[in-house]
Amino acid sequence: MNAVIDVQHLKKTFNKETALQDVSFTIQKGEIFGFLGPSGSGKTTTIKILTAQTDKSAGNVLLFGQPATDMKQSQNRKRFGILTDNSGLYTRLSIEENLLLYSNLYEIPNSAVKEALDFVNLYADRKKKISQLSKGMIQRVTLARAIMHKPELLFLDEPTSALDPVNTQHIYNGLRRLNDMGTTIFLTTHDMSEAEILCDRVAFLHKGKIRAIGAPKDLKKEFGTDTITVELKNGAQEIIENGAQDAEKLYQWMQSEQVRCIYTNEPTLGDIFMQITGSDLV
Ligand SMILES: Nc1ncnc2c1ncn2[C@@H]1O[C@H](COP(=O)(O)OP(=O)(O)OP(=O)(O)O)[C@@H](O)[C@H]1O
Repeated sequence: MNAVIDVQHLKKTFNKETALQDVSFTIQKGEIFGFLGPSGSGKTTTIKILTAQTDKSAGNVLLFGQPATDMKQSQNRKRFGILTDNSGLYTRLSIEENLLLYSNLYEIPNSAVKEALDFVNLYADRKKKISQLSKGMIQRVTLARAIMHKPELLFLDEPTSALDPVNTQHIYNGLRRLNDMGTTIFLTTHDMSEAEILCDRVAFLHKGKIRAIGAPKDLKKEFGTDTITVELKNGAQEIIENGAQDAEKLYQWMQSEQVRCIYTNEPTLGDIFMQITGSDLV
């Protein structure tokens, strides 16, 4: 087994409120794993426990085969990177100065700063002070900092929530490159299309419990209906089974040139989440 993250029966309570009830999942080396859930479902709490920023109430949490609390040790800190909305950047310093400070702290060569700035498409803006940046630019600086030391494991809490489509695409490409080089990625998102584009597997989190887990294509197969919709030239929409029994019907429509278009009725991850939990992802 090559588990980078192994979480078993994790529970977290804050005073009387239960944030995580009985959460179990395993992430293998090289996976991109998406933790999907609406606001308040427990995504950030999970990342905080995994990265030793918050204590668990019960359960077992291992990273690289060691208790998550060991991630506070300096030799382990370099093994992972974190992007959260708490940037911790020095607002009076420039983007570049912030990253140079970080590279010195982590004893990374200064050349890594340029590479990280290119990764987030901010090299041309490197002299700008943090106080002058938009929310999306700050998110990109924080991401640059998270990947600069080339961690084995990357935690991304809503990585593209403040980004425009062009930068979102740029970051997706960069994350895929990192993943191709072996980085395991754990990301949280509300954004179903982001999960479909990036993730090998996803878990649906709802009220502190995992309600489903699997590869997007497998979840679609499990929760979808195997039907197709045929739109005819007279405006009618016919839903038929995607199998031999309805093939004859389709053949007849095609023969008589009645078909305008055909599409599958595959559910989105958002549809599946709604089906399982009865609530929306936002
Ligand atoms: N420090 C804290 N003290 C008390 N309750 C907390 C604390 N942190 C989180 N919670 C509660 O735990 C639950 C899960 O919160 P969490 O921040 O993990 O959700 P989330 O899924 O990350 O939400 P969002 O998408 O809005 O960031 C919420 O009910 C929240 O109010």
